[in-house]
Amino acid sequence: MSKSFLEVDGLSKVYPDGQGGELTVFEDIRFALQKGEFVCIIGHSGCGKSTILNVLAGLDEASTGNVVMNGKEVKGPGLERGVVFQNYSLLPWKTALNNIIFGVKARWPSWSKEKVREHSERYLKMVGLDHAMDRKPSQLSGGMRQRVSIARAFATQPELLLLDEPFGALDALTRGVIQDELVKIWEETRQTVFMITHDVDEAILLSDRIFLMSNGPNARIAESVKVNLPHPRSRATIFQNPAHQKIRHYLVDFLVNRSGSALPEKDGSPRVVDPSTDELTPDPAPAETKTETTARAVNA
Ligand SMILES: Nc1ncnc2c1ncn2[C@@H]1O[C@H](COP(=O)(O)OP(=O)(O)OP(=O)(O)O)[C@@H](O)[C@H]1O
Repeated sequence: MSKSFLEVDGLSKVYPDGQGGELTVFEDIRFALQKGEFVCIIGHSGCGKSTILNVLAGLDEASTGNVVMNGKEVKGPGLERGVVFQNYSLLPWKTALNNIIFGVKARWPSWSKEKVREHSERYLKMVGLDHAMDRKPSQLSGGMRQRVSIARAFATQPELLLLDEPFGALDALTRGVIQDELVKIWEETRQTVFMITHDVDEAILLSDRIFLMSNGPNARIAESVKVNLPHPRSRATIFQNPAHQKIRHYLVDFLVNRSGSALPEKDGSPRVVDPSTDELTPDPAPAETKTETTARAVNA
């Protein structure tokens, strides 16, 4: 019997191809998440990452397969799963604090007014926005709005947090600041997070494991890469750990050279890799130049 918190078994998504045939975007997606893990998923555009996340959220249906969380099949959206998208979805007529209060009240209707406010303020403070609690979304920058969205998602303490490229629309400096906030809030809460990103450095900073998807159509989650770096992590120092460079190199090499052909294990589960300890074949120098170029493209 399974003991994992979340079990994803044999997911596929098939669309009509517009010419009377079918297009299988991804197939036989299998993985498990343990409680408290932070897992990022990376893959080239169009391989189906957002679709998989939407199926986990209960906002989309897979063509085959199922998702089981805490022993119960996911069949639609629920408060036990929280989602943050790239384009923050705050209520424009409510202040930053009231946006969080709104979510907290819905989650715990029996809580007193004082308890709801105190809890909501605590989370707004965690993302460094206590000074802006009375401002409406239109009076906040894009980065501040996304911090409110993240604070609201964590404040409602869903059992699973689903983040779909939450920093995708932000400039690099703001993105760095919010990555730091996310590290801090996750260290305090240790909630289970499944996050899509295109940024390998962001994935290494945040994750316990990184899922690597092969290219579509018929995309698979080919590998599960361990991020063997101690917590708490800091953006300013993480690269000093020799394991960091090995992991980064491994991810970029996958995206540049192997994502077209990589396959999971025979049973469909992702191949487990630990670049910090595994013997990896060193790339020749020209490939190094190529992978560094792509790392920038991936991070862009
Ligand atoms: N309604 C639809 N009909 C046909 N194809 C669709 C439909 N919706 C999505 N697709 C296709 O499904 C594929 C997966 O889309 P999805 O957005 O999940 O990919 P993604 O990996 O998240 O991409 P990106 O990284 O660019 O956000 C894409 O090739 C897309 O064109």
